[in-house]
Amino acid sequence: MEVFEDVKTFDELYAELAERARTRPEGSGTVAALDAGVHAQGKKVLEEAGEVWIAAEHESDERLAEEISQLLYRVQVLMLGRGVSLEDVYRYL
Ligand SMILES: N=c1c2ncn([C@@H]3O[C@H](COP(=O)(O)OP(=O)(O)OP(=O)(O)O)[C@@H](O)[C@H]3O)c2ncn1[C@@H]1O[C@H](COP(=O)(O)O)[C@@H](O)[C@H]1O
Repeated sequence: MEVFEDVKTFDELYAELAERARTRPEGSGTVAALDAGVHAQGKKVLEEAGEVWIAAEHESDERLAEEISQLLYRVQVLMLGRGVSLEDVYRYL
C-alpha cells in the first residue's frame, strides 16, 4: 500500500470534525452542516453518492476521487450528527 505524507486519513478527518463540533469555530461549514440537522445531512450524503456514481461513469479518475472524498466527508458529518463513532462503524467491517 502506498503511504502518503501530509494526507488526511478517514480517522484524522473524523477527529478534526469532532473537534469542530466541540469548539464550534466561526465560519466552519461543518458546524453549519451539523446545525442543519440529520435530514439535511442525509440529503447531502445522497447528493454526493449520486455525484460519485456519475463521476464513476463519465468523469476522470481525479474527479471521481474528489467526489468520493466529499462523500466520505458527508458521511462523517452524518455520523457526528447522529453521534455515531468510528468504533460503532468499524465493528461491522
Ligand atoms: N473535507 C471536507 C469537505 N468535503 C466537502 N466539503 C463541503 O462540501 C462542499 C461540496 O459539496 P457540494 O457539492 O454539496 O457543494 P455545494 O452545494 O456548493 O456546497 P454547499 O453550498 O452545500 O456548502 C464543499 O464546498 C464543502 O463545503 C467539505 N468541507 C470540509 N472538509 C474538511 O473538513 C474540515 C473542517 O472544515 P470546516 O468545517 O469548513 O472548517 C477541513 O479539514 C476541511 O478540509
